[in-house]
Amino acid sequence: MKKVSILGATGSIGTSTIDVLNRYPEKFAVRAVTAYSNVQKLADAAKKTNAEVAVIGDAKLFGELQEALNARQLKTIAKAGEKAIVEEAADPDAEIVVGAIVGAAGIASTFASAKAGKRLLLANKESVVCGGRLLMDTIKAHGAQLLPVDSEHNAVFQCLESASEKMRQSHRIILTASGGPFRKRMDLSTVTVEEATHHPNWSMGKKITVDSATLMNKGLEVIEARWLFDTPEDRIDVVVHPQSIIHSMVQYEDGVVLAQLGAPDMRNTIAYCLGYPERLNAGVKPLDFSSIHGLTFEKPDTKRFPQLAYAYEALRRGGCSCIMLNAVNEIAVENFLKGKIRFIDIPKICEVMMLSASEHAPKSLEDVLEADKEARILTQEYISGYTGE
Ligand SMILES: NC(=O)C1=CN([C@@H]2O[C@H](COP(=O)(O)OP(=O)(O)OC[C@H]3O[C@@H](n4cnc5c(N)ncnc54)[C@H](OP(=O)(O)O)[C@@H]3O)[C@@H](O)[C@H]2O)C=CC1
Ligand SMILES: CC(=O)[C@@H](O)[C@H](O)COP(=O)(O)O
Ligand SMILES: [Mn+2]
Repeated sequence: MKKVSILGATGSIGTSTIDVLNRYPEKFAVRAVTAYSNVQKLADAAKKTNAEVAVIGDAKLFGELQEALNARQLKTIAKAGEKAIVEEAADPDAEIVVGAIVGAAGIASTFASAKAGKRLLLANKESVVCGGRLLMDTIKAHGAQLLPVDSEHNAVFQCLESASEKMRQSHRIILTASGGPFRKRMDLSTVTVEEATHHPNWSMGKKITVDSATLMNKGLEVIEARWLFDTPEDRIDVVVHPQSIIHSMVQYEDGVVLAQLGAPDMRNTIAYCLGYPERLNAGVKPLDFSSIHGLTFEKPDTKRFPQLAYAYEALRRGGCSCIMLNAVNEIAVENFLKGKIRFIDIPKICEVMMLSASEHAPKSLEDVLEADKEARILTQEYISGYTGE
């Protein structure tokens, strides 16, 4: 029996993880479930998983969480505060940690799991984008194991599995992108929050869905791939594949391409990571090729969606550029979701703000967190005086 902790248990990935775990009660038990503010959903997650511990990130909600657990007659121990989440990420009782917090809020817990030598099933791409080489070194130094949950990186991981060290040195990564809801829309100036939060193929949280619509998600994934697979950015390509059936590909020296295909349902990816190296059935309907009427491919349009180009640029610039771009994007998306800026302002703000990143690469987790914090303050100040011109 393996013990699992789910950080971000109330979100889209968290919910899918619980769904998969509940298919295998004989293989897995749950140590902890965490959330930030959604107390009722967290208590429901504790009930569904029979978790030993439930942690709410917002410390003010401790009493409410305790009540919600009592109301469900659970023995689950209530904890609260961001520090408690980080402690659970490293708790010796959990063998597997699922990192499904959204945004840079997941950085500290990802590092904590890495330092504790966990098997880390990581969906939180922002912690790879910001932690970069430092995170990969930390994982190595502490004997942790990172299994990528992000569908593209999981696909690449599977395509690289049988590759020798030599083959790995010459591979190219081809990340597929759906192109988002505005792939064919020429005028982006009137995009609404409602439109930007509906992905054509995947059901996901709001932040990543907006990122898919701007192609920032693909940009973050290029950075993520750079570090996860130790592949320089000039060997990472992006191709638009609107059907989201090929999850990504690897091309070897002889030109041959391996691809991983599946239904666009994250339960497959999560099950792969939970069972690794065994394969677990997530209960997702397998692909029916006779009902697929074509797999198509296009070049990404970086004129309409420049965020993808900014990600490559941030990698080339180095220093704290990726941390900066990630933080600026998070603040811009937050403001867009609140109706304070337009969809087309998101890349405009990123373009300006990413230039103020420090050229010194972070040397510690504290440096990463400090750079992220500063970037947020600067961006919020910039947006406060922003007129859109
Ligand atoms: N959804 C998907 O299919 C995919 C997601 N990913 C990545 O996985 C991560 C999670 O995405 P997704 O599940 O869609 O996101 P959701 O918005 O659905 O869920 C986010 C989770 O994080 C918690 N959370 C939010 N803010 C904080 C905070 N400050 N401290 C602690 N916990 C916090 C939320 O708690 P609460 O509910 O209380 O707010 C919730 O449990 C992201 O990094 C995303 O890019 C990658 C590939 C696919
Ligand atoms: C499911 C997943 O991994 C998402 O990152 C998804 O790939 C988003 O789709 P886009 O290709 O539109 O960014
Ligand atoms: Mn993805």
